Amino acid sequence: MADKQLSITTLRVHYETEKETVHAVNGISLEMDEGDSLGIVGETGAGKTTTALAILGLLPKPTGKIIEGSILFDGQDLVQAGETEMQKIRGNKISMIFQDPMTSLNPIFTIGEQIAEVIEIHNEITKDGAMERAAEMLELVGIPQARMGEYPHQFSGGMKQRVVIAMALACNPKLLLADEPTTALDVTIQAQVLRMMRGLKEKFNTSLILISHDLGVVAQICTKVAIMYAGEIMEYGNIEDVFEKPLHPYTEGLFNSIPRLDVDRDRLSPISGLMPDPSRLPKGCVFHPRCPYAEEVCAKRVPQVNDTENRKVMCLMYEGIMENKMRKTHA
Ligand SMILES: Nc1ncnc2c1ncn2[C@@H]1O[C@H](COP(=O)(O)OP(=O)(O)OP(=O)(O)O)[C@@H](O)[C@H]1O
Ligand code: NI
Repeated sequence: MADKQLSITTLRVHYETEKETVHAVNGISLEMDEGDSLGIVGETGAGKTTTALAILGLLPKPTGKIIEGSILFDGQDLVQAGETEMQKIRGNKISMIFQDPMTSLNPIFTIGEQIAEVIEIHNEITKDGAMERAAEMLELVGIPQARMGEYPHQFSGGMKQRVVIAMALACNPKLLLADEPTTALDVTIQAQVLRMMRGLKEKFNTSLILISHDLGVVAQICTKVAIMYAGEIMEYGNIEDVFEKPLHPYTEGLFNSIPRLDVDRDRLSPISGLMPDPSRLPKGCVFHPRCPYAEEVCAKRVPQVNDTENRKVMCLMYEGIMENKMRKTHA
């Protein structure tokens, strides 16, 4: 069997501030093959961005620390790689798109210059060659190359995000990390940008990790999904399977919180309570204080990752030790 392109094993990330230790990512494991597309979904504070920053070696220093685990990318452990090594990987083999395009765009350079610069850093190429490639990339994201000489402020939000996508894909990375890339855009533009990203991802066979609060967004572009809660992956599987039948009570809660036209308003039941403070995580299963199925054992025992029904689920219900084995089925 071929080695995985990306293989994360028991990754643990803390932020050590003066006040406290924030347990942002608590022992997650993930694997991806070339060309895979994985969505990471969860509420705010779940540790999604931290996971992406850890992969890229961009955790804020000195607070953000990888406490345990490995991140193998094409066989190389990124946790052990030095900064010089990571600079070669970033933007070249792995690139990232952030929610706000202005974090990636510089207001004082033309967009043509900015795309060309990314290309020049990572390739032996002439300035003209880089500009030519930048123009091609712009056309690919649906912006006429005649606009190469314009500045970021001359573009709408959706157009700016397209420029950022062109930059991220300019060096033909093997893996693209996209952190809420369309959240700032209105729904119609969001769908257009997602469609375009999916097309380019397929064209270049780029692997993708898409981070979002929104299961619907992830479903438009990803084939696999990891549901994250309090720094752990609660459920992982094929996106159709998870939609068809969520197995983890948290996933079920996430689905119930999506308004559906075909369901009565009073059946809408968002998960009550809040995500725990990651500097004071509950004992046992981290979700137990909010879980409608929780029993005494859930406050004491940490669930394993259970392989069941083509899924990985972190819940004691699937370890046969809860009395409440007969769960209510999801509508
Ligand atoms: N630089 C930092 N210093 C201290 N704590 C941090 C820092 N960055 C993030 N955190 C904390 O780490 C936890 C995980 O944050 P992270 O940004 O990874 O979550 P997220 O799932 O991406 O959330 P969101 O959906 O809001 O972007 C949160 O409790 C957050 O407050
Ligand atoms: Ni985030």
